[in-house]
Amino acid sequence: MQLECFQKPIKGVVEVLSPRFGDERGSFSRWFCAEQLCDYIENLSFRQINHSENFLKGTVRGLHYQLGPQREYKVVRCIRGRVLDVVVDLRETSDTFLQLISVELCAARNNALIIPPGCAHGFQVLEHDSQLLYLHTADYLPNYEGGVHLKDPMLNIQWPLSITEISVRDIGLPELPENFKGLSL
Ligand SMILES: Cc1cn([C@H]2C[C@H](O)[C@@H](COP(=O)(O)OP(=O)(O)O[C@H]3O[C@H](C)C(=O)[C@H](O)[C@H]3O)O2)c(=O)[nH]c1=O
Repeated sequence: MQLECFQKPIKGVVEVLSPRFGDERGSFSRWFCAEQLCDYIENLSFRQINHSENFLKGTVRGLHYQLGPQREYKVVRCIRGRVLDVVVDLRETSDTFLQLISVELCAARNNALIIPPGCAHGFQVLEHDSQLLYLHTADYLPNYEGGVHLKDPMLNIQWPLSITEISVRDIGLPELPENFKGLSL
């Protein structure tokens, strides 16, 4: 039961496809395998698992990241519905600094995304009642959390739908300064 891993254009961002084995009862699939994914996640150990429930199509969450000692790998999986996941490379030394990718995560495709430290993450909900599961390699510490405004002109993220729900906090996130040099990891 091999996971299929696809390195995306931003170094360290990997799409993981889990084959689904179906029969009359339903299906079985593996969502994570340390042996297969340890090459993509340094010092592989998860500290927290989170669940994101999203009622309304068009909802946007993010873009968030954790800093310094709390920088983390995230494995993000859509376990119900469909979302457009967006990852922005904020790493100062990265060849893809300030580049972004968007990947459709959906329960039907049984795919997930590995997001490395130094990348900001956000998503837009494409179907009502979509849910995400997150695996985190660091504890959540609000004092070490950073964020980028979802409409930062420097990033020009093309959100596919008009935004229906967004938190006050996310609306208040800053745009990147013009002379932003990136995060040092
Ligand atoms: C992230 C997080 C939040 N919380 C508390 C803090 C708030 O009281 C409440 C909701 O938090 P927030 O509005 O930050 O949740 P999201 O906007 O979904 O944040 C997430 O969405 C973006 C797209 C991500 O990539 C991160 O996983 C995460 O930042 O849960 C916790 O207790 N632990 C946590 O790990």
